[in-house]
Amino acid sequence: MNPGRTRIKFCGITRLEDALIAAELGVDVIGFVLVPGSPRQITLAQARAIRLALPPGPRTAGLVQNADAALIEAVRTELAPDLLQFHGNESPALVRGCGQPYIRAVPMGDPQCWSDWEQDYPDAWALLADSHSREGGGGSGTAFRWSDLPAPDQRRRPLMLAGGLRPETVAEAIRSVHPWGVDVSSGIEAAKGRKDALKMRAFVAAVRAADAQMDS
Ligand SMILES: O=C(O)c1ccccc1NCC(=O)[C@H](O)[C@H](O)COP(=O)(O)O
Repeated sequence: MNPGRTRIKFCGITRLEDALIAAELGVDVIGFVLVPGSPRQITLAQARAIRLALPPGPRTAGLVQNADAALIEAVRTELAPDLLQFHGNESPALVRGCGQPYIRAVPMGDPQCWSDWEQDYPDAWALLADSHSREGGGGSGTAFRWSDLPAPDQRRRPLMLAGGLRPETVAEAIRSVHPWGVDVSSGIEAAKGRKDALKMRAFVAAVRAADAQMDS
């Protein structure tokens, strides 16, 4: 990945047509929500079929919440994503023992978490700051208080900003937070689990415009 630009993750992909547009747009990571009860839940078999149909380019992430070792192993063997994403009460030992690059979601509903979790997950591929509470959740379409995040020079791991981002707000988020990456789900949807092509394009264009402005 190009280190000079904000990485983009589209989460909650359930349809190949949406994944192909994401790939065409140069999105860095495509996330599959494997969480029972989520309106964006996808089965391992469906996610695998999309992964296998993707052109080279985007990484894939399998997102779990409150997973145990058996589920993690099933995701690794049946989906074989590039990344695992942990969104619930998974312990540092479980997460770090999974033997795979991972994204750890940090519940910014409890802002005290950030510094502890940075210490607990020192080998995370990225820490994803989202608006949920310690009890879990995600894809809420709501933002948290960005000022609760540490300044860029205080961050130990790459920060991926999530929570309520939209094509209209992502540029301001990039200017304010200077995240390593941005993650979006609701803000690019036509309906839960179905992405909107125009919103996907507008989101990526807004990120690239913000990047260009920051470089100038
Ligand atoms: O998307 C879900 O339904 C979901 C359910 C349970 C745990 C996590 C979930 N999504 C996590 C994500 O990575 C979302 O992209 C992230 O929360 C941002 O969502 P949004 O605020 O809708 O952009």
